[in-house]
Amino acid sequence: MRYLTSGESHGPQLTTIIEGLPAGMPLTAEDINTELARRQKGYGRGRRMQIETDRANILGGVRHGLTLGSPLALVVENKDWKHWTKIMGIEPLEEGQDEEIKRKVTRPRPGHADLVGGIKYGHHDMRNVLERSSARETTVRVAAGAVAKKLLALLGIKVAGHVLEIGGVRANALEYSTIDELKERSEKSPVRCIDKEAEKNMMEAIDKAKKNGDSIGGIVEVIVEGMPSGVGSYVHYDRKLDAKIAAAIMSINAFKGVEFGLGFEMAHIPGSQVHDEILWSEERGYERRTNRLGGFEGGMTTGMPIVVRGVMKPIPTLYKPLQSVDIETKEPFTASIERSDSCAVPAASVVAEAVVAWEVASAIVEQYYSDRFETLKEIVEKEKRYSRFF
Ligand SMILES: Cc1cc2nc3c(=O)[nH]c(=O)nc-3n(C[C@H](O)[C@H](O)[C@H](O)COP(=O)(O)O)c2cc1C
Ligand SMILES: C=C(O[C@@H]1CC(C(=O)O)=C[C@@H](OP(=O)(O)O)[C@H]1O)C(=O)O
Repeated sequence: MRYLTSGESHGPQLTTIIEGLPAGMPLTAEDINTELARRQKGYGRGRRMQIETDRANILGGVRHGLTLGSPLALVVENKDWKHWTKIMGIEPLEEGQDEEIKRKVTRPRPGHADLVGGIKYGHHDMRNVLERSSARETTVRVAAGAVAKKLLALLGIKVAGHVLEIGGVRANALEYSTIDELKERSEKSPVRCIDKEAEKNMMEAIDKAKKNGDSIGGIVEVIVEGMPSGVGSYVHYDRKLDAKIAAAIMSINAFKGVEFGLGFEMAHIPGSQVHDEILWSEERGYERRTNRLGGFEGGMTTGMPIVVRGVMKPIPTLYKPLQSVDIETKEPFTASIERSDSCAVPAASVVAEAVVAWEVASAIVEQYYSDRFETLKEIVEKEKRYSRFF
C-alpha cells in the first residue's frame, strides 16, 4: 500500500490518496474521526487545536461502508483557513495589492525547515516552507494510519501508543496486564502517560517551559500485539520491517531517534540478558520467555509484541526566540515567532501509532494478499497458526 498527502498548514484542506487497500473491508468516516480527535488532544498544545475540529471526508474508494479496492481519497478541512484566505491566497496578487498581505517570514527559526528549505527552493518568503513542513500534515497521516489500524483490528492485531518521558520526567510504574488496559489508561491521561506521579510532573514541566518561553521534547512508545511471525524478511535490506518502522518514526516531524525492545540499553548488557529464549508447548506452540528484542529478529516479526520507541526533540518555535539572521538584510535578529505548541509529545504518540500501523498493515497486505479483505483475513489466521505450530 502507499499514500501521498497534499496541503498547507493554513491552506483550505489536507488531502490523502491511499492506494492498495483490499476490497470489502468495513470502513466509516467515524473510524478515522476517532483517531483524528485523539491526535488533537494532549496537554501542551497551542491555540490552533482550539480552532480545529478535524473530521475526515471520504471522497472516493468506499461504498455503503465497504472499501472498493479503488484508491481511497480522504480530505480534512482546515477551519483556520478562513483567517488565512488572503495570506495564503491561491490566485496571483493583483496590481498594487500589498506584498505585506503575505505575512512574509524572513527570520528563519533554528530547528525548523525554514532556512534550508528557503535556500533549497529559492523562497525568500519562508512561509512557503513552513506551511508544508508544519506538523499539521500529520493530521492526514493519522487519517491514513486510522485506515491501517482498522484493517489490523479486523485481523486481530492491536496497536497502542503512550508517553514514556517528557522534559526529563520519566514514567516508571508501567505495570499493565493487557494492551487494552494500556490503551484505556493512557487515553484518560492529558499527557497519555499511565504513571500518575510522572503525569503530574510532566504537566508541571510543560507549564514551566511555557512560562519561560521555552519548549520540551520526550519519548513515546508504540506496541503492536497479535502479529503472525515472519512478517518482513531478512533476504533484502528493503524488506526488513523493523527498518521500515524505524524510517516511519523518523519521518514524524521533530523525531530524532528510534529503538526497539531494550534499544540503546543493549550497548551495556551481555547477550545472555538480551536475547529471547525459545520455548515450545503442545497447547501454545512456539513462545519466547521474554521480549527484549521488541518483536524482531532478522527484520521479521517474531510473533511477540512489536515494541518501538521514538524520541522527539523540543519544539523549535520559541516564544523567547534564539539568534537568527534576517535573510533580506543579513542583519542579526531573533528568530520569528509563529503561534506554537510548547510540547506536542502526547499528540506525537498518536502520530507514532498511526505511522507504525501503516507500515505493519502495508507489510501484511504486500506479503500475504491484497485483493479481497475476507480472503486476506483467512490467510492471516492460517499463517498465525502455521507459524506458531510449525
Ligand atoms: C504533533 C506535532 C506538533 C508540532 N507542533 C509544532 C509547533 O507548534 N511549533 C513548532 O515549531 N514545531 C512543531 N512541531 C515540530 C516541527 O514541525 C518540526 O520540528 C519541524 O517541521 C522541523 O522538522 P524536524 O524537526 O523533523 O527537522 C510539531 C511536531 C509534531 C509531531
Ligand atoms: C496545526 C497543527 O500543528 C501545528 C504544527 C506546527 C509546526 O510548525 O509543526 C505549528 C503550529 O501551527 P499553527 O501556527 O497554525 O498553530 C501547530 O499548531 C496540528 O497538529 O494540527
